[in-house]
Amino acid sequence: MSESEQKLKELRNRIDTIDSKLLTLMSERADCAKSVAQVKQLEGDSFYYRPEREAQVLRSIMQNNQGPLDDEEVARLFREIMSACLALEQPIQVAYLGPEGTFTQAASIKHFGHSAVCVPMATIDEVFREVLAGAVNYGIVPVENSTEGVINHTLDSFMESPLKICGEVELRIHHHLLVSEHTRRDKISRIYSHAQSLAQCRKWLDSYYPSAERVAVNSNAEAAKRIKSEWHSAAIAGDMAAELYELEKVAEKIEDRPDNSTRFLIIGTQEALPSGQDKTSIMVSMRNQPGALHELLEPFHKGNIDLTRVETRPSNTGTWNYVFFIDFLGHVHDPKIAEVMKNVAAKASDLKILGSYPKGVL
Ligand SMILES: O=C(O)C(=O)C[C@]1(C(=O)O)C=C[C@@H](O)C=C1
Repeated sequence: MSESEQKLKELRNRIDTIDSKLLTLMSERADCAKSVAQVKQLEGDSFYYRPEREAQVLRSIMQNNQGPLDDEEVARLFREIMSACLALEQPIQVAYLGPEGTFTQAASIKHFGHSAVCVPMATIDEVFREVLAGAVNYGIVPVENSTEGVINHTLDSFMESPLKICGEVELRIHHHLLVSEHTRRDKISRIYSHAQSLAQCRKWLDSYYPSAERVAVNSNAEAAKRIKSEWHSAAIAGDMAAELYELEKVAEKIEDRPDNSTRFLIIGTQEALPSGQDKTSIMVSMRNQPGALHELLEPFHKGNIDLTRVETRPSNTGTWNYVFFIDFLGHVHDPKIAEVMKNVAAKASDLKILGSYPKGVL
């Protein structure tokens, strides 16, 4: 045996010993999670998933990490360990905006890990409905994109739903131009994608395919599926859809802005407890009078609260009423935030707290 072969053998023996220790520790951790489940069961607590605790675990792992793996990498590994532990306590089901291969599915896996069962739904409304009906434990819906702005349909769904937001997750969105093995690459005359994705790649399309017809479909995954039977069509979609439908990438990362990302919300019937770094989302109705928004935001200014987003939507109750969706840092259990909420409620015609939840970790 050469010297380097001997060295390799020794190193692999060390790795085997470490793996065996890791396995023992992971099994010990899983046993602990099973005991946690028993405690919850005894207390008659039906929520096994604890968003605030998961955020704390991941943050602390990232803080304690000394390398050489980077913080996000170790957090991803622990994300999967916790996902498996939670599945031992209770296998959870998550409804997402499908079909399979959408960015919302990728966001669901990023947030809940691979042990959660992801169930595709055809529309955002259906995601809300399935969660409310108790057919699944949680739902995940897109809410805003850094290039294209807010997803109005999601905001509108909150107007009619009693569901709570119990988490958020942000996903970097990379789009690719995809073709099937039958596509004539030099004859592409039609490009399918979701309207938002077409918009996010507008400049690239103007430069490279100025005369191709752009066809908006329900999802990127549907676009990927469609081109299988059309030799002159291409699709814009992400990695998951490319893999799922076995498509080839003609061009990668064609989004106009390199920092293109989408924020998703986790919805459920559960209220998340404070994690130490939280956000709150509220919906406020105001009569359309001069200075309404200014008046509404004054309590936040006085309380020195950081606003992270303000959106306006026409209300569905009266023609001239407006609904403001406001996100800010802090948890409603914090007395300072509770006081601000009291002051906002005094000014508004209606205030609905959509939820306080841990700030996205990964
Ligand atoms: O701490 C808990 O409540 C647990 O159930 C344990 C655990 C974990 O594996 O750390 C698992 C699932 C929860 O979502 C949060 C944390």
